[in-house]
Amino acid sequence: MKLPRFFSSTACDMAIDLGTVNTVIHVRDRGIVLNEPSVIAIETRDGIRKVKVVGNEAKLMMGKTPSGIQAIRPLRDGVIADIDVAEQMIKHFMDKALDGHSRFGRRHEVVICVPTGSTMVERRALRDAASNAGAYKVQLIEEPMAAAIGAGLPVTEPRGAMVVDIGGGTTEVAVLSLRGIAYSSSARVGGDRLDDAIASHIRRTHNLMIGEATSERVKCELGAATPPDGEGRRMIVKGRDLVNGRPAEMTISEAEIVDALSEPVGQIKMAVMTALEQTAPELSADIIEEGITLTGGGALLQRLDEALSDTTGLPVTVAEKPLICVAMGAGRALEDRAYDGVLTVS
Ligand SMILES: Nc1ncnc2c1ncn2[C@@H]1O[C@H](COP(=O)(O)OP(=O)(O)OP(=O)(O)O)[C@@H](O)[C@H]1O
Repeated sequence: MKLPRFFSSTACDMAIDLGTVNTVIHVRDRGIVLNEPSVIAIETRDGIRKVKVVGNEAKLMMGKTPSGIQAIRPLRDGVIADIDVAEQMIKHFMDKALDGHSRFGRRHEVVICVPTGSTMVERRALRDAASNAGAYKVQLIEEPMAAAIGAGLPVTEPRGAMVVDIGGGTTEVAVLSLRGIAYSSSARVGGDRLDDAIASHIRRTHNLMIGEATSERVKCELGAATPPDGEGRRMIVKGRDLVNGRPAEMTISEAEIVDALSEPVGQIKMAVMTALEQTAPELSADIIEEGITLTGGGALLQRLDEALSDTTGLPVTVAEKPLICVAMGAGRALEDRAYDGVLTVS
């Protein structure tokens, strides 16, 4: 007799991409069910800390919280900076992702994506956080492997494929072949660095102090990896005048922002060049044919693919859904036996 779906022992298994900036969750048979900022707002009253809101609502509070409430990003540079808070955030997101689908208290299996450069201690912290949040079995997958599977690269074949995953905190560069990672490196440069570069440029050149959310908006609207023709697009930014302390606004141009981003963009190029230099010749030969695939939100920076193609002399493609690629790949690795062997417990 075929059991109804809610009796199936696997239907709530989930893959979590706990990112520095966004958390994305894929649930077996349901696909991507959650994609929210990795932000949690904590209220402290009479010395007792309580979660107020998490995700989208918490992000709206960033930089605007009254005293007694803190909007926190528990991950920095791709690793957990505040374990207690991260655990509460994971628990909240896991509950939300299940959203009544976990009937009769059934236990679920979880796979978590980890940056290749993370230490054993950091990996244990992530596993413990998921176990404490209710997972009965926790496995890990290296982020670039998940990104490559999500981007549809041939990771199970004896063919080298290069993936560059540019997240909020880190840029992971990896060459994959035969279900394994032949080369990987993790550079602590990503979207957050680009935001910082924009904020410090505007502070230095225009004496205008802007918040994190504003600099991210400027990056998404005007940011690019190569200069435009002339001044390019323009937008108004608002913040606090550092000279007179008053609210102020000014117009900035794409050309100016491209200039401000040149250093972190240069670091991303450098990470890719170093990877190419250290890749075994047979795999390099494959990469000449396959090219480089970009994933992660940073891949959406305008003309980054062109800039990397100019630097490396190779074809560069942005994955179809760069922001959810890692979670999709991790989910596929959990579901599809073709990827047996890419999940680990440590
Ligand atoms: N259109 C865009 N242009 C440039 N950057 C963008 C764009 N859209 C999103 N981003 C950036 O992508 C980053 C988030 O990407 P992603 O969700 O892949 O990172 P993450 O998984 O949270 O980080 P990590 O993998 O480092 O832990 C943010 O810095 C965000 O500002």
